[in-house]
Amino acid sequence: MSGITYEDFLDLSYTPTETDLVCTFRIAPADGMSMEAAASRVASESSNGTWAALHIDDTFTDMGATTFAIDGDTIKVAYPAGLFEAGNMPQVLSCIAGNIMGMKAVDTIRLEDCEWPEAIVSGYRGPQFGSGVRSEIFGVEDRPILATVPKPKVGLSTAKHAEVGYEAWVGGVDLLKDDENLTDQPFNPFSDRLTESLAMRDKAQDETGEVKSYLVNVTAETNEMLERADEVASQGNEYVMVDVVTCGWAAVQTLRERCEELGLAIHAHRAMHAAFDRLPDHGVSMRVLAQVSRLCGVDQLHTGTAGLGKLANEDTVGINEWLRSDLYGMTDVLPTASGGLHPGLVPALMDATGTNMCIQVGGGIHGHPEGTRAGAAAFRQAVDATVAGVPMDEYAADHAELATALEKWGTETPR
Ligand SMILES: O=C(O)[C@@](O)(COP(=O)(O)O)[C@H](O)[C@H](O)COP(=O)(O)O
Ligand SMILES: [Mg+2]
Repeated sequence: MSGITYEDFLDLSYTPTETDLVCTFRIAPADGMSMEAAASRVASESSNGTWAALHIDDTFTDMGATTFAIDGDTIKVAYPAGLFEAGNMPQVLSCIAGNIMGMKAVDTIRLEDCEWPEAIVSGYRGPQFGSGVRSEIFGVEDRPILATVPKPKVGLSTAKHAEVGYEAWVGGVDLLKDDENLTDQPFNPFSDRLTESLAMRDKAQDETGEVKSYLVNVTAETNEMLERADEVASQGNEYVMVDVVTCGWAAVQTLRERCEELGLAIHAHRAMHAAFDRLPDHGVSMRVLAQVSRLCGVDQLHTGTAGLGKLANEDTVGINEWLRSDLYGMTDVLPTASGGLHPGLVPALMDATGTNMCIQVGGGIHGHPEGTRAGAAAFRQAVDATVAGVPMDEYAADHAELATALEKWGTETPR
């Protein structure tokens, strides 16, 4: 009979194997706690250890993690792949972002990054389409796809919602998008909204000759969400939208399975992400939430505006690079920039994020002095000018809608 203690989880000579999941944390040890002691407790409490020395025998399968690097306030922990159930994201997060977030041994702890081995990635479906949605759905190669959320975000009637969608589609956007808190409320019920919006979509497609689609929000109790996805597919739409953080990763994985059968793309809104990633010293970074989203199979994900918009966000460019990076052949994810954007910010945004993007503009379209259709036209014109490499004010000279938007908002970041 032997024992395991906290000290067993610290080995600075350990070299991770190619099947280990490696996590990077930043920690602030509690008063009187050394960095080494705190680091060993992170590995222990997030794998198979606890505070008391434990008795084990040779029937025990040791799936303990190892802190193998300490650099200032940053530690690296290696987890054996066998600790994790294949394809079970909630179980992974219960390890690497579970109890350790509340340990007294540290004042703060932040999960900054994960290096995912093929041994774990292979257990996840990943995205069905990823950035391929641009060409596969819209036949677009050289520009971002453009989306808009009707504003006010909730409270519009179904008829008004669909009409705003029509105006925006005809004005030049590709995607109508529900807001994250619009689901199936009596003033705008899900089924009616879906049917009436798709009718307007068809009308706009006929008039513009362009493919149009709808990011319809199916967020709900999981079984209900599946029924809504079935309805979306039966009515011939290409997408569902889901609030991935508030729904939870188990529900996202379940929805992903259904969307595989239905051939639906998944647009992921990240409402509540800031509860995890806003504080620089504690929580779970947006980079890790983005990694989890890709493994769970979303095709599009909000990743911020590279600091240009109204919302605080971190490392948009770095996160987008990871979402596009090779991951053992897993499909990529199309990043979505959204939040306080308007036509005047498009050149700087595309300079930072490139064209392999989805860009959402809500207030920056519906707040246009001449209304939604003109606002959408101004947005499209800003993107067309940027893709063509034409300065905005030069392009605005013979594009009135853009000129009006620049006059109203300039290139300011709203606060
Ligand atoms: O409700 C809103 O604020 C938005 O619809 C943007 O509206 P506007 O275009 O009118 O600003 C989006 O939900 C946020 O962009 C989400 O944030 P993020 O993309 O950072 O996850
Ligand atoms: Mg919103």
